[in-house]
Amino acid sequence: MEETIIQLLKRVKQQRPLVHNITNMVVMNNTANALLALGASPVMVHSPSEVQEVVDLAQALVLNIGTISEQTAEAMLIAAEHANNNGKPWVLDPVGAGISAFRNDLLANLLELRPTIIRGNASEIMSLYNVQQATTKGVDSTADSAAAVDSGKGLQQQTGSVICISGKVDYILSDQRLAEVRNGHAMMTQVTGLGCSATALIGAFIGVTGQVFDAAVAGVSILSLAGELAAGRSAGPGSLQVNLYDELYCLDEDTLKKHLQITCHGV
Ligand SMILES: Nc1ncnc2c1ncn2[C@@H]1O[C@H](COP(=O)(O)OP(=O)(O)OP(=O)(O)O)[C@@H](O)[C@H]1O
Ligand SMILES: Cc1ncsc1CCO
Ligand SMILES: [Mg+2]
Repeated sequence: MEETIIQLLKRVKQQRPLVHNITNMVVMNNTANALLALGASPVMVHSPSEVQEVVDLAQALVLNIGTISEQTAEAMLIAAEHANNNGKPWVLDPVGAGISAFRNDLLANLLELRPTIIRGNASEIMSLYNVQQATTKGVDSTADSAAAVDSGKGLQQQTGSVICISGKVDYILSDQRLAEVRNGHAMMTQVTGLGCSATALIGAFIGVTGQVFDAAVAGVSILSLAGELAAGRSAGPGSLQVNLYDELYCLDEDTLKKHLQITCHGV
């Protein structure tokens, strides 16, 4: 898997895929910067009147419902349907799943459109699969990622999507494989939007390969590793956020070989 990720990172830097993000107001800037630091090209376009044309231009679409409004919800449904009709991959970040009926209704509609990949924290994945089990508080998880693996498997079967569950260990599930990523650092939970940044990076990787599972593992593991390396030289969350971009920018083959901690097996 490490070798695949090295090749995919090279491809992102060479091809600079355009990633169309309809995302939340909190992370708009940091996810654009994370994509640029990786070598991809972000564009944030939210108007229902514009999204179809931009989906046509982009190699991948990322939908993040963190600060959803009626208008962005409409834009997301138009964009996802257009992506499906035109064979474009799209990634869903179900931020705050379970916190309101409006959000849950939108998520139900988006799930029916079958995202290529879904990435959320443990509470969000549990809520998406089975509202009763959810321990939703807001946008931060109240559950350990391991506790959401069964919900992730159920969600995978229901949607056909590749599912990523973030936390101390990141899990990536397809119908055939399960990857566990042990990179990361607890300080990352004290910077907003690093999960959202993982989702955006997945958008870059799915923009350069048809191998959905590989793209998901690449996005998750690269963000987790960059965060881990940044945390190692940061006094706190402020410098972690800034150092993360430098780490993403500097990631090379040797660093990936030395530090990636991924185990991958069949299911
Ligand atoms: N306890 C932890 N120990 C080590 N790394 C962690 C831990 N929790 C999260 N991480 C790292 O942070 C990344 C983002 O995970 P997190 O679960 O915080 O996302 P999130 O809740 O969706 O974030 P946001 O909504 O703010 O974008 C993970 O992929 C992992 O690398
Ligand atoms: C804090 C917050 N509130 C809505 S979206 C968001 C960013 C993390 O997902
Ligand atoms: Mg999140």
